[in-house]
Amino acid sequence: MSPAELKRAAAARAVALVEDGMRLGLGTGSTAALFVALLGERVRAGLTVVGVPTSEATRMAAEAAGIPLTTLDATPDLDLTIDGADEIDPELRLIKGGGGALLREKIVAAASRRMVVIVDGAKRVETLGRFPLPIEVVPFGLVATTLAVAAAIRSAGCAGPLAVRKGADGTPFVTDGGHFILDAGLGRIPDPEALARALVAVPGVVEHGLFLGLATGAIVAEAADGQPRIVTLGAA
Ligand SMILES: O=C(CO)[C@H](O)[C@H](O)COP(=O)(O)O
Repeated sequence: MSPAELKRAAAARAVALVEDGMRLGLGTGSTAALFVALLGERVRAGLTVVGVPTSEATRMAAEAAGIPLTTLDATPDLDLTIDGADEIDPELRLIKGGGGALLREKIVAAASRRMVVIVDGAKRVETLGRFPLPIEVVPFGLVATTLAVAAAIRSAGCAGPLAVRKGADGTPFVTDGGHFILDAGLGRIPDPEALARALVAVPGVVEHGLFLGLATGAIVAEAADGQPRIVTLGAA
């Protein structure tokens, strides 16, 4: 089975969690986009929900799908956020930000009573860190901030290269918030909480892609005999 088929299976299961009247956080990435498209089908069939998108890309996709949207300022308490992830460990700790939307994704997840992660089985790891950790930083003082981030990483017992994320044209990728992203290829993060504490202490770091204590459940689609098999973790 292709990753896309597995992502679609996870997204389809997540759509079934949505109830009439819910205030939803809408994640970013290819898996979340499948969820948004399927949610749009239910909305067109009469479901009443309102969504807060976690990126401009998701806002456009949700509008195209006919999903009514609001903002966190107008609707600061959300019932449920559905989002993808780049990695998930057995304690529902995540690495997110492969799509560059980690800041809004984390704000929206933190404003939600529940966050259910939708992933294909390849995203499950015993220890976070195989996927490069995205760290969102302000452009001002980039070199000084990068050196301080490197020191913070070492202080948390990690090591590995740090690179400014580039777009297709070779210039720095710019987030929806106007920031840059440093991708940290750490291989293994033995103590994600310690690393998170060290990173947020660095001036210039806006946010990082470690989502700790935010996900309340996960829907994992794995391939079994050519069919998707859904495994749920936590409350999902
Ligand atoms: O964190 C994210 C975007 O910032 C995505 O959820 C993450 O990158 C997973 O993406 P995909 O569903 O395309 O594999």
